[in-house]
Amino acid sequence: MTTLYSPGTRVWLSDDSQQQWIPAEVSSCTKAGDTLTLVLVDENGKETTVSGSTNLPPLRNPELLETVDDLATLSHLNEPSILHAVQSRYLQRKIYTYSGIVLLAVNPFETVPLYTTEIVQQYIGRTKGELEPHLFAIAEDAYAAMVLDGKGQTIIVSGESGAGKTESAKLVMRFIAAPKSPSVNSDANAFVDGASLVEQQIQATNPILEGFGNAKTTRNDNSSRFGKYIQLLFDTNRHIVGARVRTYLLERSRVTYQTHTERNYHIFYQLCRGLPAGDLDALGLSADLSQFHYLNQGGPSTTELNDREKFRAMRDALKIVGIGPDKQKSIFELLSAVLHLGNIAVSHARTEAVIEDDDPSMSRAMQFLGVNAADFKKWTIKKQISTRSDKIVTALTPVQAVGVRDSLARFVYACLFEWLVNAVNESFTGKYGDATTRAETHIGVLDIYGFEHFEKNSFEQFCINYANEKLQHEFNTYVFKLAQEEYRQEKISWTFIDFDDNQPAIDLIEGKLGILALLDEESRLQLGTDASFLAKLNTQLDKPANKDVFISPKFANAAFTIAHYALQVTYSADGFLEKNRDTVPDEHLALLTSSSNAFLREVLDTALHRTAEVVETPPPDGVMSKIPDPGRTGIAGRGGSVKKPTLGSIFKGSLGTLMEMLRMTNVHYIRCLKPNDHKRAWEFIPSQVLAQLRAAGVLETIRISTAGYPTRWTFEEFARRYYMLIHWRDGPPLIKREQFKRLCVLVCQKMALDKTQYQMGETKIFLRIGVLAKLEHVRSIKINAVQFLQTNMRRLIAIRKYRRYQKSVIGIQSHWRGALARRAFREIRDKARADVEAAEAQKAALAAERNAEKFPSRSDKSDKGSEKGSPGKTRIRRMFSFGSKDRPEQGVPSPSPEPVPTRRPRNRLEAATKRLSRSWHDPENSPRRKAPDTLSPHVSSPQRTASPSKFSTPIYEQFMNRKPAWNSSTNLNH
Ligand SMILES: Nc1ncnc2c1ncn2[C@@H]1O[C@H](COP(=O)(O)OP(=O)(O)OP(=O)(O)O)[C@@H](O)[C@H]1O
Repeated sequence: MTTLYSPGTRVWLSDDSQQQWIPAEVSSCTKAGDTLTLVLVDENGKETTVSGSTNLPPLRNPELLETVDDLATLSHLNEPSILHAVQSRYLQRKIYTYSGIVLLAVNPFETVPLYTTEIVQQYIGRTKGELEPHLFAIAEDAYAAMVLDGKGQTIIVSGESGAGKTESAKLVMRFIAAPKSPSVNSDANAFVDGASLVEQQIQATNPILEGFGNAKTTRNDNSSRFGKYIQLLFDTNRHIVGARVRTYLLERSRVTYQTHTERNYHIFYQLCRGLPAGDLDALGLSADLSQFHYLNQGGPSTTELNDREKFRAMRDALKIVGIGPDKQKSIFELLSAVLHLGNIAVSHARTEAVIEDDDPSMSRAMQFLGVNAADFKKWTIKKQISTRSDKIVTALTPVQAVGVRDSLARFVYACLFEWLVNAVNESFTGKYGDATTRAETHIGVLDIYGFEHFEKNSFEQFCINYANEKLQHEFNTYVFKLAQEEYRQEKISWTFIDFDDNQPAIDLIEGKLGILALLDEESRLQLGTDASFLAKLNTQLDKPANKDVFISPKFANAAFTIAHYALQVTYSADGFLEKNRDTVPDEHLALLTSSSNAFLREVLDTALHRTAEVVETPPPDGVMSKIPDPGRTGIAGRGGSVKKPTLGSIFKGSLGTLMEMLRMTNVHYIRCLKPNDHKRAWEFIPSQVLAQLRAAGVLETIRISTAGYPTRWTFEEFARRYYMLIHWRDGPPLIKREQFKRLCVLVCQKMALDKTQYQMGETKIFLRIGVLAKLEHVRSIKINAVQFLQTNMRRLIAIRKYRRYQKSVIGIQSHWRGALARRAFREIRDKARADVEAAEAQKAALAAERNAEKFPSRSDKSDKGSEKGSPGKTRIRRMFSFGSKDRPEQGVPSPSPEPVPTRRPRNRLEAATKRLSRSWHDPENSPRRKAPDTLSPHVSSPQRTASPSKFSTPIYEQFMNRKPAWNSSTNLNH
């Protein structure tokens, strides 16, 4: 424990006030008995002291792992680390992250360029993990698995309302149905805009199912109020031959009641706004929605234009699935009947319900339903109770009568929805109606409501959470199965570690004496009420055996609590019985089934009597489909009984069928997450996402994974990353010889890992939770040390190299300057000599002339004397006999055309040149530093002022003032 929290360890500090986690570091750790006292320093330098033996701050992952694309590879699998990884990725516009076999998809709430044809092509043929996490990777994985062994596949898309399930499911189906060749369509948006034939058929179902099954809710303007399973059917060549849709638990209560912020099903608004005035009149409808009780309870609607456009799209879609104008008219009549039913006024005379005979809404509704109004009225305000010997008719209260009226409206609507789903399925059966029998295998996409937990939870939440409980159980089993399969393949010894199985919660709900059974029992009792149901729950279920899953209220409120796998949810028992019974009285059912409206009879027949096996016409050869049917909710439940089953039992049956089917397929999981409630793009509210991660079972799954060996690396991956942890003489040679497994063993030994902390499989090393983080920690210490050494060695080498260069450059500069100065000097000297000689010659000529004038007869003699050396000529020559200051005149050699300079003058010249050169090297006297007028050496330099005064001043100055021939910028010394 102490080593886990050694100074420098990164942890997450809980900030309860902000409901978030803050990154912090351990600055000191002291141990007293079992208790650790940690001093933590957060990002802002604030110190916090935490102590305890358990419940210490969760550990933070090494930076390397913080934004991994698979959460299962995190070394520390705790809530803050998972949340941080998902959040960091989302803020980098990476909306998809793997969590083991699950893909987490965070809703971007804006169009993202992730679904173009190019991206579709990129994912085709690639295995999961090769590219960035994506819906397409999951779809391709499913497709590849289906092609490989022909086994059916299911992709479960779940998440809370508005998280993006429907959008994701649509994209997945488009990917699966998309042409698998890049040449088919090169337009970047073709994947989104264009569609294959099967795609078009599947897409046509969207406006229909969304129109009749979606509604505006507080959480989503286009919320699906039913679960659906769409199967894409493939033949032996793995070509799509058709599709099949199954729906689950349509929220019927919405037909008759909506809160003020929500709406009824879209179709009612579309109908009232989209139909021409004449047709509206014929149906007794109006574009004024406030006239209808079933529409005026709800809140603001979407725009009129939107409803009208959607209505047009829906009529087109109906045509595509084979529902022509006549059938459409019949559908609209049933819909208007539902709206008129809601407007039937129920008054009271004393306590009894009364409906006026001439109620116009009743007349219209019955006209469209093809039912006698008087019969309807009778069985709406009265009920018949059958006893063993007799039948007793009793009057209903207005509230009860309204309940009966509304139940009829809901029943008709639910049957119509069933009929539509059936019609859509018929359109999918291919040209000869044999798609399901031709199909060899399938990929199904289940778009199902996620776990729900509101302030007030009712029967709908109970059913939804029950479904999620079942799905979670399947998921747990699947994850364990997969894990065990891998352990078996890798031949590692593994004892099954027990985990918090949610079977007790499922048993509590669907067991023989479970909540559903008790609810059904109470629903069938004439005098059953919500209170009596709750009392039954408490007496039957509040037992020690159920203490972990069932909690009865401490105070006498009409509620009960179930501890689900995700969290505890308290359900209000109010309305449970009515919603569970949710069916029409027998008398009303009889009226409807004997209706004069042929279409209504067809609708009821489809909804009540059809079973899964007769969804399409069986082929003449009687061959049945090989594709398992995920079940139909039906109105009658399984088996086609006309006996009125309860909603709870229907749902239980269809869930059972669905689970059976899931077990027959490979399952792939997509969990959609909603980052905020305001539908704002790229806004991430951690607490909200954390609640969904919990509800989606992500943390539970991770907990299960952590029970085993969550980290699995191939020997090669592991060896290449951690070879540096063993001696440098061992690591690289083993890598070179590809002895990866041996290297892994050496690493584990060197790190003194306990044998329980790892296992060597056939191809992989399996590590317990936290081991990888430890290895990473040591690796980063080593790398830091190596980097420190490398940095300093590199610096040292660079400095030495620089100094060597500098010395060489200075040497070259000195030599060049010397050479140039010498050359300059020679030029000046030669010129001076030539000048002197010319002057001497001139003088001699002059002297000769003068002598000739003075002594004209001795002209020859004087000429000879001047040739030998006149006194003037000798003086000038002495002037340039450098360094011969005290030399007697007699010793002056006779001038020669190329005078050979004696050694001494040359030394003096070199000395002068060197001095000059030094003056350029000397930064103080550098020509670059001094103003040009101070450069004159004989003025500024003391050496120069002390230079021999006998130098011919003009020549000396000419030499010294001569500018260097090289560019001053070549002076590398500076
Ligand atoms: N991949 C995506 N890209 C862009 N926007 C998206 C994406 N997924 C979802 N959305 C946005 O989120 C909204 C809600 O999505 P969707 O209807 O799929 O949610 P849902 O989970 O099916 O909700 P419900 O359970 O209520 O039906 C969409 O209308 C769309 O605006």
